[in-house]
Amino acid sequence: MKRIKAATVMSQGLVVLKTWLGNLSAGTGLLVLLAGAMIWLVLDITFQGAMREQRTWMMLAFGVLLLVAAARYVTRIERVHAIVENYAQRLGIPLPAFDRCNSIDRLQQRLERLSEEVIAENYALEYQARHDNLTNLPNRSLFLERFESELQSAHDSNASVALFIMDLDRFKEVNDTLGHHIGDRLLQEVGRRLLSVLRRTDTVARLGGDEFAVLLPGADRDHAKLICRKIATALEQPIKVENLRLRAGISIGIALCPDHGQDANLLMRFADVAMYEAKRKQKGFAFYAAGRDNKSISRLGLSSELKEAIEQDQLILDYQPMVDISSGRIFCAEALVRWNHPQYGLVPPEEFIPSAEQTGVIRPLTLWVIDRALAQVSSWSKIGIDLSISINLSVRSLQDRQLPAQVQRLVMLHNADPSRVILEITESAIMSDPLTARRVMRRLSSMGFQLSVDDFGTGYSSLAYLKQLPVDEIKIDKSFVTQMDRDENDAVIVRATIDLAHNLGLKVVAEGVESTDVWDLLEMLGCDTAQGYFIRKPQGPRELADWICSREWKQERWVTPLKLAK
Ligand SMILES: Nc1nc2c(ncn2[C@@H]2O[C@H](COP(=O)(O)O[C@H]3[C@@H](O)[C@H](n4cnc5c(=O)[nH]c(N)nc54)O[C@@H]3COP(=O)(O)O)[C@@H](O)[C@H]2O)c(=O)[nH]1
Repeated sequence: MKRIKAATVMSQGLVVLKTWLGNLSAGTGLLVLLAGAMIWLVLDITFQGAMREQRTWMMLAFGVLLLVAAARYVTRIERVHAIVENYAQRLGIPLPAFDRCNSIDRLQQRLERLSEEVIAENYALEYQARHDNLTNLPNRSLFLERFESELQSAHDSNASVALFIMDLDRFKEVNDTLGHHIGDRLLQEVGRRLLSVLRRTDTVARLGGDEFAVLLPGADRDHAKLICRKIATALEQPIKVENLRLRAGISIGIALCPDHGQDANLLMRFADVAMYEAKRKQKGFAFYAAGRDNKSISRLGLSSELKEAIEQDQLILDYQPMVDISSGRIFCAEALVRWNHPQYGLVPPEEFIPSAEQTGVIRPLTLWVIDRALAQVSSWSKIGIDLSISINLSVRSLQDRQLPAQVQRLVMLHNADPSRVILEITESAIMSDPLTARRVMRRLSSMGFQLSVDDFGTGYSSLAYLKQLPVDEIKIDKSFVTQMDRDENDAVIVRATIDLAHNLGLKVVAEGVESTDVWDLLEMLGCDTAQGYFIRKPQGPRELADWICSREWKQERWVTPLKLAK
């Protein structure tokens, strides 16, 4: 009787075991059975033939052991399936359906698919972050990486490297008169032609806007000249875009390693200086010459001092008011940094911001500006002046993923309202690395900051693209605004930009308002905000406060001819 009972239990156990084993692939099932047989044999030897003598409790213990092991094994596999499924779902990756009878093979297939998709996605993201999406050429960060590595190899092997910084001649005119889509096609074709004259070991990159760079490992002065001629020949043929035949003139600045230096940032700067020389003299190309570069040399000297300057409080902020056009109310001030240099006097931002960006000092500089500007808003508020504040963020800031948290900390420190802080980001900064810019902008926006696209019209983005970003307003570049009362093209551009921006729900700021006529035009076109010398030049915080309190703006300026006519 006992034996029958035991046999029944055993057979039931085996049925369960079979079901579990059926869930495993044939190979794994065989492995489990083999392992079971081994254990059975070991037990039999240990207990001197007890297993063969069919002692029921031994058989039962063995069966239960085997069942528990198989069950735990299958449960674990299913758990891994669930984790993989969950992960894939979050990434939006479709997986082959779960198959209970083939769970191990299916798990392997699913993991393979998942890792292929993740690798592909990572590759695409990395590619996007390191390439220019218009021309598909390497972008500034990839170019700098390659440049630094080439400089290292050149240093180790005593070889030379040539660097070109190039800028298209009169590209802005093409963009402004024929439209950005024509400008884009022109840039794409220039990129293709540059590639066609270079070796596989050379690199051509688009640094932003109409600026390209070329890296020629092993090239000396003569080889660099040869490539300049090849580039000129390649661009001689007109570029056909739609029905147009366009000529793309290019100015090339050249810096050589080791002749001019061995530091990547220095050489970039030198090539830039040489490029301006080539453009100024309409020479096509120019090598860097230290003698011609007194001003930039002093700047280079300055850039190494900048970090100390921040620590020693040599930087100051000026503030320029921004006015709501429909009410005439001064509601905001833009913080603009200057360097009060002990030797050179007041140095304008354009003299040190670019090198601060290149050397990374822009990071502490930006945080310093935000800190001081927020402190100033709080001081003004204590004397009854209630202003929002507008602060410039640089290209580098937009690539700095720690920035949102650092800005948040400063906002809390000064008890500021983020919705009254406008962060200005230039159009070209957004377009130089759209992916990272988008991430940082989304975080800043979700923290409640207002985001404004600065210098709008000078980059190559479209309003439709910008609308996909959490942008609140655009700031039309002063080059379109200042003369819009005299230049019909400018007026057309400003009008179209205001209309389009409003249709997309964006506010519009016009900077560079220098006259009553421009103010009137802007008011007529329904522009929201004005900033410019007509209202007030940038000035120190105390002067601005005195001016606001004197109500001079309301009394003297606000009564414009248009208002009187109403
Ligand atoms: N990343 C940071 N960039 C900064 C910071 N502070 C300034 N800047 C950038 O430097 C550029 C030059 O600034 P600045 O010399 O201060 O010139 C500003 C105004 O003075 C000038 N402006 C204003 N109104 C007029 C006008 O009617 N006519 C005229 N010719 N110029 C005028 O424009 C500059 C402000 O420009 P914007 O920022 O585009 O509003 C400038 O690009 C600054 O962005 C900083 O802290 N960080």
